[in-house]
Amino acid sequence: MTDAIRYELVKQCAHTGARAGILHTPHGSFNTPMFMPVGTQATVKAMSPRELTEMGAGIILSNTYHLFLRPGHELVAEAGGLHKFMGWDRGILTDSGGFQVFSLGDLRKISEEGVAFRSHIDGSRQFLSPEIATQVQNALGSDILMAFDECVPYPAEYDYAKRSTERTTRWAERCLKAHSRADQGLFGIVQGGMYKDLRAQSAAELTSLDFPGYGIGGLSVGEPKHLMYEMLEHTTPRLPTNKPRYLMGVGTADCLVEGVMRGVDMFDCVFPTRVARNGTTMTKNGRLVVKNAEFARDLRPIDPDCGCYACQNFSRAYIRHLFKADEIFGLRLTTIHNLYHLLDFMRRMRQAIIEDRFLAFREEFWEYYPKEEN
Ligand SMILES: CNc1nc2cc3c(=O)[nH]c(N)nc3c(CCc3ccccc3)c2[nH]1
Ligand SMILES: [Zn+2]
Repeated sequence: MTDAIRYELVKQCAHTGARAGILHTPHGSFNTPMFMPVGTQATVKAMSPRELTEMGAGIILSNTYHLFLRPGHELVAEAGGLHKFMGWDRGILTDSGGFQVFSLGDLRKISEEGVAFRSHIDGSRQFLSPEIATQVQNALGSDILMAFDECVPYPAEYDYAKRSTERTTRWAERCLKAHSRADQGLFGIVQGGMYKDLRAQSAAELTSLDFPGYGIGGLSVGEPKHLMYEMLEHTTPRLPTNKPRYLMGVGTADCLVEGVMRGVDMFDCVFPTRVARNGTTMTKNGRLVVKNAEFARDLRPIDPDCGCYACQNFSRAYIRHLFKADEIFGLRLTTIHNLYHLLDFMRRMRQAIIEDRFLAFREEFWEYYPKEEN
């Protein structure tokens, strides 16, 4: 059987690490570089699958940690798997749960075997291991599974980062052994903290295990952006060019451009959907908090240059009114806009790479984008 996941390189930028490609999956082929909306609990908050399809979303993300705790992977399997359960017929990528245990679970205890923790939902004792996380993702039926890893916190001592990264490699081998479905692709996740030698060691060890794709983990965890970019520069060149690279948890438009320039193909971030729900929208000039009083009588769309449903049909005054009146439609419109904005941004960036003008695209981006953006 051909690999479940195959990366096709379409165009390598001659001046930078940027590249345009196609990611072939059992649920369709999708252009890279790509932004993947996050749907942690089997839904991209406030969006219908039809709206996501219309705006051009290809792969969406969901979470082993959340679905394992509720409603349980067995129920999702009984319902025919995650695609059927949530009515999504394009790509799904699930995270392995390791990161969420650390950022959500309580009283975690790590051992070579796995991680014991308390559910953030009901405080019940739970346990995830490489085997369990892989079996859960096999049951969910996602097209791409992530290996069970420890996201090295920031900052971390060298010795801790080294021991944790080496354990993540051992856990990745255990995931490979436990992985039981040929129609799903298992990605390894590169760790190494902010230490170049550990990043190189992690990339080398995981590459030798020949995964169909690689997550770049342990970043976007509070480190300064220049450090994230430095780690990327030290990691992507050590990954196979014929495999996709997925920078986990990133990000905002500035990180997308800088990540693409350093050879990243896939991105995810909860930011666009999360900030939309409190009335913050993303434009090429930075953020626009549409619920602010200054927009009370502003009859222009959020972004006059935007082709999304919200900008084509509604004004800032109307959307602000909806937020002030606590109307659900308001946060749906800002979510539609933010997701469309990033998906369209990636489409335009990909076109620039193909037409050999990525550096000009990046130049123009930084002309408009506020430098002080945190
Ligand atoms: C926001 N920054 C951020 N840094 C991350 C690092 C890691 C990491 O080192 N290992 C794993 N496994 N996941 C990470 C995630 C979660 C990404 C995600 C969220 C939701 C759904 C699906 C996937 C991260 N997110
Ligand atoms: Zn818009």
